[in-house]
Amino acid sequence: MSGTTLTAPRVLLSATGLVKEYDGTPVLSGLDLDLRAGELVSVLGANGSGKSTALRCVVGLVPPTRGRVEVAGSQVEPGRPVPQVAMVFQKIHVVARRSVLDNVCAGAVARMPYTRSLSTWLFPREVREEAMACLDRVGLAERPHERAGRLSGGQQQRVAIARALCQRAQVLLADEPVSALDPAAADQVMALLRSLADDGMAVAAVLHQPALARRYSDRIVGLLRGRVVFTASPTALAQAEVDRLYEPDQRAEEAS
Ligand SMILES: Nc1ncnc2c1ncn2[C@@H]1O[C@H](COP(=O)(O)OP(=O)(O)OP(=O)(O)O)[C@@H](O)[C@H]1O
Repeated sequence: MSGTTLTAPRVLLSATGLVKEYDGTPVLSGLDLDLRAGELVSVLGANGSGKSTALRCVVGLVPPTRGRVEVAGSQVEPGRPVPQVAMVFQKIHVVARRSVLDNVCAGAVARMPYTRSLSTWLFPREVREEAMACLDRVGLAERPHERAGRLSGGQQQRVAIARALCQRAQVLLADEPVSALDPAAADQVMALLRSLADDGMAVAAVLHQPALARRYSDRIVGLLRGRVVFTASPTALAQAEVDRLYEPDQRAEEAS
């Protein structure tokens, strides 16, 4: 025995028994999901299987009908966003007319004094410096004063990720972050998410590209009709399990 104690990575986010119903129709049917520091988890599933709803319930954008979410060990109020968790989307949410730097600074608004946050044209120097460091982290330190709308889709997605870093989020949820990107830009964004996990964040990405999930993830979670039907490492995951998520029979059942 070397005396070295190996400890399991810390669970940063834990969702337990999440149920979401719309007009009595279940979209999530008791979903459990843990995200640990230092891991990238991909979520696969057919259209309508509940992937976006799961992330939205977890980040607090929509309240679950039932279930609980804990962030860093503390239960969060249902439907209330918490600063430790950030989300990026397929439709990239940047303010096109504002500078790249202003977009990233916006991540800090929640922790700024109310009066300062009203005049977001004038972010304090320390916030701008932190935002520059976040831009550097995503490889965009060269263009802080460019209008965000002039950047490519892949670059805009990296600006959105830099904003999450400026929010000091420990958990990053990415809903189809590369679906609108060409293969090269998609690889770049996935490599960035991978490196953020390697730095200690917990990252979950909803993907429609099983090959990308296999290449970049520590774990792949499969969703079918609002339930987790597998969670496995890319090497342990059989292709048949992945294919089953997209079988017409399974999805027909989903519609019934
Ligand atoms: N606000 C809402 N009101 C009613 N039904 C909703 C609402 N949001 C989502 N749904 C339904 O919940 C189901 C799951 O939707 P969700 O967007 O979570 O699926 P998804 O797996 O992310 O699909 P996709 O891959 O197409 O994005 C769908 O049947 C959808 O119509």
